[in-house]
Amino acid sequence: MSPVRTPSATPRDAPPSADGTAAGRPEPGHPASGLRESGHEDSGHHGSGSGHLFGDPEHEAPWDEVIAPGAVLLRRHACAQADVLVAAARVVVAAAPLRHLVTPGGQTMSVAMTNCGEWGWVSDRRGYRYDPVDPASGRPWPPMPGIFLDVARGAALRAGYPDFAPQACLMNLYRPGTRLTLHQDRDELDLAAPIVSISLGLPAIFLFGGLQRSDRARRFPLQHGDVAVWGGPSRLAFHGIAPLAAGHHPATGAVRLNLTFRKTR
Ligand SMILES: O=C(O)CCC(=O)C(=O)O
Ligand SMILES: [Fe+2]
Repeated sequence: MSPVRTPSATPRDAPPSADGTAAGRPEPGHPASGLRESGHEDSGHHGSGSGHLFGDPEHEAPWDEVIAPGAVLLRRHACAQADVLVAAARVVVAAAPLRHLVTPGGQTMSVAMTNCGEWGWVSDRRGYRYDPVDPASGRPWPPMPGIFLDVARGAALRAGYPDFAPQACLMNLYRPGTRLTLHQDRDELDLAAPIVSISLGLPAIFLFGGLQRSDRARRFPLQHGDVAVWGGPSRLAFHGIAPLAAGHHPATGAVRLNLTFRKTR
């Protein structure tokens, strides 16, 4: 497997209670209560982060921002479906819990991950790969919710990639301090298809560089409902997420949820 997707993996990146000793106490009825990995507890309201308007599709019409050839940020594109996406994500997480994967180098990733769809992205001491089976359960990944597929396909079409048919959705949960270091998404066998990436909840800084690791990465704020699509000449662009700032978002609470859609083969 390609060793190029370099996740955030220094011990400093490990989430505060990565030892798994603290018992999570989801607040029943909170929209994000199903989005927490076990062993963590959200720390409540911090008062910073995005304003409450971002959950309301009435307040802002979507717009597009081309950031590189083949790469576009579809601003607020998924706001109208965001609550349904979060609810569907909770169903997936209930069947395939979020977990902190270990890199081939033996470090624990600070992003908590799970998957839905035909294939799921996994990492362990053997390498990075797409697997049709969730190694934690031995069962296939949960099916991709219809709303995931609809929004991902719609975004791809808008970005100039018709007929996007993702077989994998990697779900990333970021807590304050979580980051994803610069990497390329290159474990997919079909690099003709773009990556479609939906941001939900807390805002983040998207790092978007060039085709060389050494290329300077620009910083783009991503907010709830933003969809990033990169393909064509930007398909193998290095990208990442800066350490997440603490905050509170009505849709997800104290976390950011990211959904990336991939055509794996
Ligand atoms: O969280 C994000 O916006 C990016 C996630 C990502 O790059 C990945 O899962 O490969
Ligand atoms: Fe990525």
